[in-house]
Amino acid sequence: MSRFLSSPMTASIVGCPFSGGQPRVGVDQGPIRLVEAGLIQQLTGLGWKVKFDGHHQFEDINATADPPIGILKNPRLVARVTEAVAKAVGAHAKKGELPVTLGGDHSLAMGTISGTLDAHPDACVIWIDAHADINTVETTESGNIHGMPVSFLLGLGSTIPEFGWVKPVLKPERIVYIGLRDVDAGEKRILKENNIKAFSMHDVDRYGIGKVVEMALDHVNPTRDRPIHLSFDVDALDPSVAPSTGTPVRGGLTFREGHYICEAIWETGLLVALDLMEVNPSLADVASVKQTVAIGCSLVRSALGETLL
Ligand SMILES: NC(=[NH2+])NCCC[C@H](N)C(=O)O
Ligand SMILES: [Mn+2]
Ligand SMILES: [Mn+2]
Repeated sequence: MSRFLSSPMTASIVGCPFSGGQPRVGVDQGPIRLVEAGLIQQLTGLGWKVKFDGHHQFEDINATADPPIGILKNPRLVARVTEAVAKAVGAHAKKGELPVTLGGDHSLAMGTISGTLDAHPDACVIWIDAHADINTVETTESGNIHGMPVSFLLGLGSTIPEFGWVKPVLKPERIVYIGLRDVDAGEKRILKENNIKAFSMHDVDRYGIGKVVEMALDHVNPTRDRPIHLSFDVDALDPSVAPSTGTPVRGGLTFREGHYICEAIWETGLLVALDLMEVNPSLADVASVKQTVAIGCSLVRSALGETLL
C-alpha cells in the first residue's frame, strides 16, 4: 500500500544507462543487467503492474563537444540527461505511478528528485549512501558530478548556466542521509552549515538500523504524512555485500541493514519514488557482479513491498 499511488499500483521503470557523472565505464550497464536479471517479472510477481518501454536512449544528447566547466566533467551531457530524467520521472509521478529509476551513476538523482518534487512538492528525500554527494562547484575535488547532485538540488554553491533547468526545490530539512562513511571535508562543512541531518555508519553501530530509520523519519517526516523519495546508492552496502560499484568504501551496511531500510520505508505507505544507483557490472569478477545485480533487484523488491513472511 502506498497512500499517494493510484490503483492498480503501477511501477514505472526508468532505465538510465548513464555514466557521465563519473569516470568509470560500465555503470551504464547497470540498468540493463538489473532488467535482464528479471526485475520486471519479480515486481509483477509482487502484484505490481509494471511499465517499461525500454531503457532511455540518451544518444541524441551525446555527440557534441563538452569541455569541462571549471573541473566539472561532462557538464552539458549531465545537465541534459538529468533534465530528460526529471521530465520522465515527473510525468510518471503525476500519473500516480511509482517511478523506479535504475542507474547509472548518482548524478541522475538531480533529475529523479526534481521530477518527484515537481509532482509532490512536499516530498522528503531519504538518501542511502556511503557518500553525501553534496559537493559544490567550489568544493569538489574530483569534478565528478555524481558527487554533487544534492548541492544542485539545494541551490548551494555558485550556479552554472548549463544547469539552469535545476531549480533549488529541495529544502535542507527535507533530506536525511543514512550510511555515510566517506564524506569530504568541504561536504562536512556544508552539512553542518545547513543543518542537514545525517546518520553515519557510527550511528548505525550505536543505535541499530531500526532506531536509525525511525530517527531519520522523525526528522524529515515527523507526522508521517509527506511523500518519500528513496534514493539508494548501492555503495551504501559493504563492498563484501555489493562489490560491483565504482566508489566502494569498507565498513558499510550489511545485507539485512540495507534491506531493512527498504522494507521500513515501504511500511510507511508513503513511498512515491525509488532510485537504485551505481551498480557497475563491469567491476569485479563474474560472481561478484551476479551478487551485486541480485542484491540490486532484491533491494527494489523490498522497497516495493516484498515481505519475509
Ligand atoms: N555517487 C557516488 N558514488 N559518489 C561518490 C563521490 C565521491 C567524492 N565525494 C566526490 O565528490 O568525487
Ligand atoms: Mn556513493
Ligand atoms: Mn551516491
